[in-house]
Amino acid sequence: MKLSTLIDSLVLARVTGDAEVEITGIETDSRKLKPGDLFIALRGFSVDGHRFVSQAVERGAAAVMVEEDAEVPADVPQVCVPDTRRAMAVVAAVFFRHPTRDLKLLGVTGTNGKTTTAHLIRHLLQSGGDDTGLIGTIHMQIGEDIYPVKNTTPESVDLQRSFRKMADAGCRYAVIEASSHALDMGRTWGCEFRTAIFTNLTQDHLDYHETMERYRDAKGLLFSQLGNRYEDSGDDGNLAVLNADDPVSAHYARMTPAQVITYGIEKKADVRAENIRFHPGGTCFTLSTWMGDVEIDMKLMGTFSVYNALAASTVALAEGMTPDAVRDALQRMEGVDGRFQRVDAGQSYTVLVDYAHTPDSLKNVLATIREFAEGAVTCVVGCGGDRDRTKRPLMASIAAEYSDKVVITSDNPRTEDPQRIIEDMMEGLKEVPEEKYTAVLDREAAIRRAVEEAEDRDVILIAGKGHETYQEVNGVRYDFDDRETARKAIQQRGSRRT
Ligand SMILES: CC(=O)N[C@H]1[C@@H](OP(=O)(O)OP(=O)(O)OC[C@H]2O[C@@H](n3ccc(=O)[nH]c3=O)[C@H](O)[C@@H]2O)O[C@H](CO)[C@@H](O)[C@@H]1O[C@H](C)C(=O)N[C@@H](C)C(=O)N[C@H](CCC(=O)O)C(=O)O
Ligand SMILES: Nc1ncnc2c1ncn2[C@@H]1O[C@H](COP(=O)(O)OP(=O)(O)OP(=O)(O)O)[C@@H](O)[C@H]1O
Ligand SMILES: N[C@H](CCC[C@H](N)C(=O)O)C(=O)O
Ligand SMILES: [Mg+2]
Repeated sequence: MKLSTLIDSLVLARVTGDAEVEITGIETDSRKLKPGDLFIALRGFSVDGHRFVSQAVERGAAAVMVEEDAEVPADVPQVCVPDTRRAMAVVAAVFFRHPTRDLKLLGVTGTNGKTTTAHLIRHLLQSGGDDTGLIGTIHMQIGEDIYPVKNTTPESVDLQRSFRKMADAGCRYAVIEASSHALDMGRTWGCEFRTAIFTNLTQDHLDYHETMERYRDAKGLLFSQLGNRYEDSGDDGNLAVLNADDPVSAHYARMTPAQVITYGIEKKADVRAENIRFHPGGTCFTLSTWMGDVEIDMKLMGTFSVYNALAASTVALAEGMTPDAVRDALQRMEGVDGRFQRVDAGQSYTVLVDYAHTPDSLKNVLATIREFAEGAVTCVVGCGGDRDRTKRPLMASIAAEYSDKVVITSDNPRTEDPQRIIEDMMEGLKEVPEEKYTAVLDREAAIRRAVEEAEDRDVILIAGKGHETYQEVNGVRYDFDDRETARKAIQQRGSRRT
């Protein structure tokens, strides 16, 4: 595509050099640049991409896009724009031929439950016969093909590239997680969402957003960015799917130009779960919808899972699935990698790995475990480095409140001193009797400790890492998998005692 076509709609773009040059790709990382690419310089959190313009040119950039004039050879065209991030979202959408107009794009936001809800939505829509691409924390998926992701919500260029691939592969839908970081940084600019889904808002990421209001408003961008099309306009209708039981939903309802549809358990809502009953193998409830009621018996556990199931069901119903079809698909859902995942090596106690890494998710998961635990509950938990410090004592205190024993440990210390993170967590245990908790810095040793001390019918929750297969220390990701580590510990304990 010609550079002039790419930047046609950028009113303030100032071009130096030949705007008719052919652009064969878009790249923001000079290290990955291929000859023919347009290099876009982004001001990052650690470095300014403008520093790498000359490296990009050396590697064969066909043109560069910058916020301030850079020194480039006369034969390399330069486009100067006020904001390269905004411009990038526009050129990415143009370059990939507006793929979100060829797909129905669904975005899920909220503090907890985005991944689970996105996977549930995909599962329901696929069951209804519609191919659905997915991008989120665990991976990107198109058909049966799985691709790794660096961020839960990638940069706009990567998003548009992926959406084009999905559209070309015949996907009718794409469902993505929209993280608050991504919304705040404009990674989703240029994406035309059909539906936005809200799970809930509780504390997380205050290192980045600083206040809960700013965090709330970052998530709100997904709803304000929705279109205001309605089905009766002969076009695809826009929909905001909101959690009636979360007070923040009223705020989002005011912010969105789209039609609002609600789900919930406690308050009045368009889609509700009634008569919820838990059993050791899952959860039963009546799914009450505007198209009638159906009885559900799903394998997912806990009230929080009912919320995720409601959010996903609401989307599927709005897309035309019948309540019966939603029921059949929900009942077949096995669960999501690393979420409430059992590690079973034939032991007489239960070991669960879960991705709870916020105060609210930890509370929900432990409360769910309490519903069925016959013996004592042990929680192995740590908090991430270079992330919200204020959640550390809260998570420790919740772990102590809802468990019988707590093993505080490390979870991706990143560039922080892991001992200091543990000390921050310990602040939340000042009122807790000392015999109830212990700190074991090394995560493998912490898991081993919990396994060694378990008695018949006890439950061990290993929280925070879920599907992750690494422990990140000082920029290096070492292989580490809670599930494998727990399995090994269970087997070692078993072999010592036989
Ligand atoms: C704080 C943050 O979001 N950082 C993101 C950001 O990195 P950065 O700003 O530090 O980038 P940088 O290193 O300063 O580089 C600036 C620019 O120079 C370029 N560069 C850099 C070096 C070089 O040699 N050549 C070059 O061209 C880079 O490609 C980049 O375009 O841009 C990168 C590329 O897109 C992201 O991968 C990175 O996410 C990091 C890994 C991250 O951890 N982000 C977290 C906070 C995050 O976004 N999390 C949310 C999920 C949260 C949740 O759901 O709970 C997410 O959506 O993933
Ligand atoms: N609706 C919910 N409400 C509260 N907690 C939840 C909910 N759904 C899941 N959880 C808990 O939160 C953890 C993370 O769930 P999930 O991965 O679906 O959330 P997420 O929003 O995608 O997280 P992230 O922001 O890290 O991507 C789960 O392992 C579970 O402990
Ligand atoms: N998306 C979350 C994941 C946290 C997972 C936990 N294991 C940690 O490292 O804190 C974040 O980047 O804050
Ligand atoms: Mg996620």
